[in-house]
Amino acid sequence: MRAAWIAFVIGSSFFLFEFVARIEPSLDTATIAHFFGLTDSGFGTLSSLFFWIYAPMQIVVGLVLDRLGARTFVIGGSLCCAAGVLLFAATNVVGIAAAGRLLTGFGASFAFVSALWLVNHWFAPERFALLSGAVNAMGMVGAAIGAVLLSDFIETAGWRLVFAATGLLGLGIFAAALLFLREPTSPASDAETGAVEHVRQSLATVLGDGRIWALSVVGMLFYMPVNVYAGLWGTTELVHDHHRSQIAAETIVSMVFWGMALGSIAGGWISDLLGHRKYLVLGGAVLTGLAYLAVLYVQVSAFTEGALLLAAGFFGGFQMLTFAMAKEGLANDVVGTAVAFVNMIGIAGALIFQPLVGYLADAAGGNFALALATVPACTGLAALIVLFVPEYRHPDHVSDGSEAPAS
Ligand SMILES: N[C@@H](Cc1c[nH]cn1)C(=O)NCC(=O)O
Repeated sequence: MRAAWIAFVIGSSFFLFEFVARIEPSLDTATIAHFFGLTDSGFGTLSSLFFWIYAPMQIVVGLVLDRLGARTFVIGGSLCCAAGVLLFAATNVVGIAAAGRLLTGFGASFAFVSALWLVNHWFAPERFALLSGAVNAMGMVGAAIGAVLLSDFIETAGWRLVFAATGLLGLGIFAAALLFLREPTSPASDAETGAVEHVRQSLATVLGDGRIWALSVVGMLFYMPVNVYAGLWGTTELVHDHHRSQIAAETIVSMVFWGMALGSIAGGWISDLLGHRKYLVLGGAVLTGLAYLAVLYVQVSAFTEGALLLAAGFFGGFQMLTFAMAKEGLANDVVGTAVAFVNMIGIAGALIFQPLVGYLADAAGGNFALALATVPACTGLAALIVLFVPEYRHPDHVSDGSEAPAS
């Protein structure tokens, strides 16, 4: 069990680190853009290079984990991620900074799926929802703390020093993985097919399963408010329509991340306790939508807005159960591919919905409240779709009462 918990701590710390690395450039945009001589849009492109590689890599990550195990990729991924951050901090040449950002995104792409893969193969099935929720909570805490604590550090020490310190922390995770991470027993250790056949079979199994597609869309619609409201337009709407100051609006919106950290753990815990997922996803999506409806369209105090967004984040945390539902429908040898696919579709949703809501707001003459009606609409649709997804457990995910031994 010690090795299992060490794997959990290393995997989730890697996710926390990569989440901080991904948002770090947004903490001092003007200074960094000026430093590299970039316009706003040039800076946006530089920062977004992270996602250009992160999103398509997801499917590759899932396939290699299922085939080769996680240890090599947690070690290599954390090293690349840390090296990318350090490169970004060390250079004043924009091309090298871009390479650093790509390297960060490449390394980071291994974090979330590896952490869930390790939880799946190290722990008993009835712990998956709770522990995968805890992994997600680490990322959310990273986002919440990164925004507040690192902004303060950057103000006093400057962004390059703070980036360098973050990169060194990443090297610490790399060293911990190198020294302490052990591989769990998994179908990866006794794979018999050739590499090409493995890729073909895994993709055919995952992409040929309608249930996986449905759950990926549910996850995308349920995750949409995090990217669209909390990650981009929420602050603007609160400032424009509710007349909050910028700092007050940012603080109110950050409640979503704290709520998600709590909700993904609580949702997972309740789900594992009940041995049930589907109606928790459905109820969570409905309550998330109701909380956003209230915050968007009911005039309340700033405190109540914060409380409503905490609730929206809390019930939004239940979206993590879509990963449990997805991977439990398939055999253990494609868990990485299934989780990675659901994650990739969820992230792709951000790429679609963030500009779409901006476009709708423009089309509505700057009416963000109207454009953000897409938020409760998406969670409502997620609730509707999951209603038709059968709850099914493959025999590989029915516990025999033991945790996985190390190979
Ligand atoms: N919670 C996931 C995103 C998601 C996708 N579908 C449902 N939720 C998440 O935070 N993933 C981490 C990442 O950035 O990869």
